Amino acid sequence: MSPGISLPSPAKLNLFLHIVGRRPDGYHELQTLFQFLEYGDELSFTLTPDQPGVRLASSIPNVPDNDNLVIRAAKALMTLSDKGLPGVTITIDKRLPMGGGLGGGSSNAATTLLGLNHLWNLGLSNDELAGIGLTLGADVPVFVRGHAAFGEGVGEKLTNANPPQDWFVVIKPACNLNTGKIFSEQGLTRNTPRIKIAPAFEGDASRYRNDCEGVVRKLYPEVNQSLEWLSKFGPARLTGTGACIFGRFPTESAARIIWESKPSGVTGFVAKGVNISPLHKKLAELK
Ligand SMILES: C[C@@](CO)(OP(=O)(O)O)[C@H](O)COP(=O)(O)OP(=O)(O)OC[C@H]1O[C@@H](n2ccc(N)nc2=O)[C@H](O)[C@@H]1O
Ligand SMILES: Nc1ncnc2c1ncn2[C@@H]1O[C@H](COP(=O)(O)OP(=O)(O)O)[C@@H](O)[C@H]1O
Repeated sequence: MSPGISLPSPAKLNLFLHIVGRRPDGYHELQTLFQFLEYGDELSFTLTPDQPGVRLASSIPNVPDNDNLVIRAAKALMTLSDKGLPGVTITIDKRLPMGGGLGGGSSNAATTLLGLNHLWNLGLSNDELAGIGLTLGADVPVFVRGHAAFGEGVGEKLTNANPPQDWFVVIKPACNLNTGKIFSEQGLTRNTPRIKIAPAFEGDASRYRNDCEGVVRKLYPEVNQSLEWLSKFGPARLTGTGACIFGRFPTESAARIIWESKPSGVTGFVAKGVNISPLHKKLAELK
């Protein structure tokens, strides 16, 4: 039996997302609060000393293996090392909807960076891995660092945060959104005043909003309908550029009661928000 490990690849929520400006290259400058969910994909890594290179046990729908962030992350690590590294087969058990604003692809990339750093004994620091991660996507560094955080810049300047670890009902409206399209919409709010960091949001993320919500609600009636339904029970909001939305509840039972009352055909899940990533909890157990 070849050595291997199985690691969680959790979802993130943007508890709020403000667009505060634009960089000369057109990218939007954000202020956002990231928290992890105790819910996500699972990646398994099996070393294959007799078979060099990195590969997926099976492809994921509509993503060519060479574009898969798992393969891109593994190859980025491999090219950094001058040691003859053993090959690896990676299995992705996908539970997170893709392109839903839950950061599944970015999280998969981060789990791969940390998992292979461990298995291949590369000894890279989380700072170094976050730097590699940023070349793969703006959301990768927060997953690499593994602590809930206030994100600035395009989301890569991170300050640890400790928002309340509430329970969430997450709903995936039946539509697919493209991040690039939302950021190119004319009607997008791009000038939210910058907030003064740390204490401003402690304990009260509900004072803030998601600046993409207005355009997304207009373009996607499914998101609008879901938000109308969920907000009957408390504050509900879009995560990232959507399409997923979430409502927060103080207890699991409160969240489950609402989840059970959802209209037929609605998909999603209930999960706890956590400030330390389940990935980092698992890696700490392995050490
Ligand atoms: C908005 C956020 C918030 O967490 O999450 P998601 O909704 O994707 O989960 C992220 O910042 C998403 O960052 P990232 O995952 O790197 O974005 P990409 O899909 O690569 O971006 C697609 C396109 O959107 C535009 N874009 C993206 C990010 C940004 N801060 N400003 C932009 O203008 C760019 O034109 C870019 O080419
Ligand atoms: N391992 C992966 N898991 C999910 N998506 C991936 C992966 N690798 C590449 N992608 C691409 O990244 C896109 C964004 O995926 P994801 O991170 O799940 O969504 P979002 O950024 O909206 O939260 C997907 O639509 C897909 O084309």
